[in-house]
Amino acid sequence: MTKKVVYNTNFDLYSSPAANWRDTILFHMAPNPPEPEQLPTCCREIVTEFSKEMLNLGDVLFQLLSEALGLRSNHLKEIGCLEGMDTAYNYYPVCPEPELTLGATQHTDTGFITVLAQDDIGGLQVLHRNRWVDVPPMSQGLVVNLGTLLQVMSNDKFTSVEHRVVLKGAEPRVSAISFFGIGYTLNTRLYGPVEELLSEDNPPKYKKTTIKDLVAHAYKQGLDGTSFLHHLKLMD
Ligand SMILES: O=C(O)CCC(=O)C(=O)O
Ligand SMILES: [Fe+2]
Repeated sequence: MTKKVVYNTNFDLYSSPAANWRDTILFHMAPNPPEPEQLPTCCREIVTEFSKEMLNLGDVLFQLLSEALGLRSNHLKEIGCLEGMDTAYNYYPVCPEPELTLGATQHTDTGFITVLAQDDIGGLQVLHRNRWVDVPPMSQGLVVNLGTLLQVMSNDKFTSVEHRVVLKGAEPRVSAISFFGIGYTLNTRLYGPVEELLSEDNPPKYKKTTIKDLVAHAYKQGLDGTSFLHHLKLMD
């Protein structure tokens, strides 16, 4: 049985070319949340509450994203985008030589979307027109990243964002994240460009994949700075 609570310093330690300077505790919260006693007592309540709120927010976000694609507002929910959710809590310790490493190396997130809350230390950056741009911390503000799988489903109407975390030096940093999509590897649906969006002028650019295959590929590849979109790309 898959563990519901996972602790690691680098999920991709043996596959990625460089290690990330962070620790992560991750909880598979949907569709089958852990029993309360499986959660560490120190964070049991907050993890449960955060997950509930994130699922509510995810519901709204998937409606908005469906509409943005020109689909019925329930479309993404009906095909299971809200079914699987993991929450992860990252801790980036102070690094004695921050210029020699990164908190998280360049990557795009694998699943449908990621909702991220960062503390006021900063360090999250997105790649915009080939330049790294700071995503400044905003009190009560959340960052929503579009994941690789949603880019595939949108047939490139949406672009999943390349991002990384740089270490600012003097203080540790924390972030709390909800990943929609990737944890639910028992989901046997095939995801590819949404049929309703395709036409003669807009043929599918990607092949279909299950979440399980996508996640297996993402783990094998690790955060090596390249997108694994090419893995799903159909030849022109
Ligand atoms: O900690 C952050 O702000 C971002 C971490 C991240 O991008 C990830 O875990 O996928
Ligand atoms: Fe990420």
